[in-house]
Amino acid sequence: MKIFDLSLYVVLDPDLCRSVGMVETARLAAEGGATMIQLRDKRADRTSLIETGKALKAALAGYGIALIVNDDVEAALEIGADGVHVGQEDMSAAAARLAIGDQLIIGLSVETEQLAHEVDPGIVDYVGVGPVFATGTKPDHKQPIGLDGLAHIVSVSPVPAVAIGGLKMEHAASVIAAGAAGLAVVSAVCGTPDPRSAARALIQEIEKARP
Ligand SMILES: Cc1ncc(COP(=O)(O)OP(=O)(O)O)c(N)n1
Ligand SMILES: Cc1nc(C(=O)O)sc1CCOP(=O)(O)O
Ligand SMILES: [Mg+2]
Repeated sequence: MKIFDLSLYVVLDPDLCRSVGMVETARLAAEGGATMIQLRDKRADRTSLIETGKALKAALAGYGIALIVNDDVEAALEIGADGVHVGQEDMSAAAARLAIGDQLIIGLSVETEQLAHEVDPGIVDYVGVGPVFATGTKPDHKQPIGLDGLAHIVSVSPVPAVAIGGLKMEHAASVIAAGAAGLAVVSAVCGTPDPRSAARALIQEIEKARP
């Protein structure tokens, strides 16, 4: 069954997680209150992605949070992940849905209102909207949309939206006020010396920001 909570969506990055590794970072983030984890390793081949994904799945068992794999539908299936996240330049959401069936979660990146209008809620479960702010974590990111852009895109999306790109604790209130269901972060958790405390502080701010 598709159960997921976008409140604090931690996207893993092998470089930023290098001190304790992606698996331990994810476990600490889950302990701190992360509600969703994405395995995103743009350089890994499928074999090592699957190996890391299986280790992540084992480490996160018992936390009850969804594990999503970035870009690679076949790896997501092999890992037994809860879903896959695709962007506009990846496999289409429709093709991903055909490949993974109707039980797994599909997230889709949308950067404009037009793209949000085109989202089929029969195929896509959530959208990732960004970058809200410029970020060094994804050097090839699109033009930042800012909080106003986020609010416009969220308002036309037929599915829940998670904001991404340059988000820190101080943005939690404005991102939630813009209508997003949560924050997706990389460096605000993975790039810190204490991912558990970082996740805890973020989720507290997010929950405080909710009406
Ligand atoms: C939650 C979330 N939102 C957006 C993205 C970006 O996906 P994409 O545009 O395909 O870029 P890459 O991450 O593949 O470089 C994401 N991964 N997660
Ligand atoms: C993976 C990713 N996708 C983005 C998008 O705009 O689609 S921005 C991004 C990286 C976000 O990293 P940080 O939280 O460190 O800024
Ligand atoms: Mg992608």
